[in-house]
Amino acid sequence: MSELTPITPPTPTEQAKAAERSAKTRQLLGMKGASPGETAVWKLRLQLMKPITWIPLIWGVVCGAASSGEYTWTLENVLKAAACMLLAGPLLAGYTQTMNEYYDRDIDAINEPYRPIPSGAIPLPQVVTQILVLLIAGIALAFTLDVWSGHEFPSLTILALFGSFIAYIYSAPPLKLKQNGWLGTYALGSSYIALPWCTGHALFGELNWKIVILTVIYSFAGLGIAIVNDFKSVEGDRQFGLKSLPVMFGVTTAAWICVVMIDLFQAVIAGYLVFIHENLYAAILLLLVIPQITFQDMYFLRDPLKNDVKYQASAQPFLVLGMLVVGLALGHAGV
Ligand SMILES: C/C(=C\COP(=O)(O)OP(=O)(O)O)CCC[C@H](C)CCC[C@H](C)CCCC(C)C
Repeated sequence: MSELTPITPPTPTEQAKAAERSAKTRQLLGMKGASPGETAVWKLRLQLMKPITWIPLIWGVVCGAASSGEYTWTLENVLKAAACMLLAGPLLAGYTQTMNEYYDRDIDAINEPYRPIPSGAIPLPQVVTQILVLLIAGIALAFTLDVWSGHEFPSLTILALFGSFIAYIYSAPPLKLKQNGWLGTYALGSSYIALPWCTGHALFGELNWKIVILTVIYSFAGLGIAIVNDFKSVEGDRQFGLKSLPVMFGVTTAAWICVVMIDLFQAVIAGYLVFIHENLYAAILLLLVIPQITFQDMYFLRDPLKNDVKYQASAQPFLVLGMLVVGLALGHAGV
């Protein structure tokens, strides 16, 4: 029998080192609670692009490829899908986030002074160059994908231009949609569900109005998810006059609006799947909603301010899995 090694608790130095490592990772991914003092330019540029936010867009492309019903595992399709993920994630989400950091630099100087722009680590002209390079590279890649797929109508280029425009009016004055609770939150939710989904679908199949309308409806569940993100900054938003839903309606009512949106619109989509006789997929989607309701009851509704992150981490995987189920169902039904 092997000898049992006693487990020794980490020393304060080890704990401090682990905390520092975690802060550095958070910093690179663009998460809150990062450590200041980064000087490597590529790391600063990556921080501006907030890699953590690329994931839902990349996932949206996967769901769209599934709903096209035409994705097959050939080398060409894998390369096309990878290029489309590069478009949605690093290039266009990167462009969106860098631009958001640029226009939020004053508010970040108070809320997150360690970010690359307010800390003065990266000069403004370099940030503007980064925004333009990402935007131009994104549009060029979308056009390349249109040509590669033999599209007569450049649907990917149009989607990329449209998304880039929405991203601009979301962050930049005079519209600054993010200041408007409903519009800003829906712009965020739909850009993270409908836009990449339609892009993935258009890459492998024929994008049609049914898919556009369904994903736009599904995006109301995304609106709910976007509201969850607003609980972390209620006080700051109130001070700066940002009309997030928790500021407009109060924490409890906003939390209820949020969970009703998330659950109701997934149920609506499940109803549509029943309507097109994809009953098994509808049942799986509804089963995936149950743990989300459980986590809403266990964490989010009890204390939205304290449990927002915990709720997202526990419930989000079920929501995103449900998106793939819907994509597969639509692809199976040939919608
Ligand atoms: C900048 C965004 C979120 C940050 O919002 P906020 O400043 O309120 O939060 P923080 O305080 O935490 O920073 C995202 C905004 C998304 C935008 C409306 C549109 C995105 C467009 C897509 C990137 C386009 C994808 C098109 C493609 C797949 C062809």
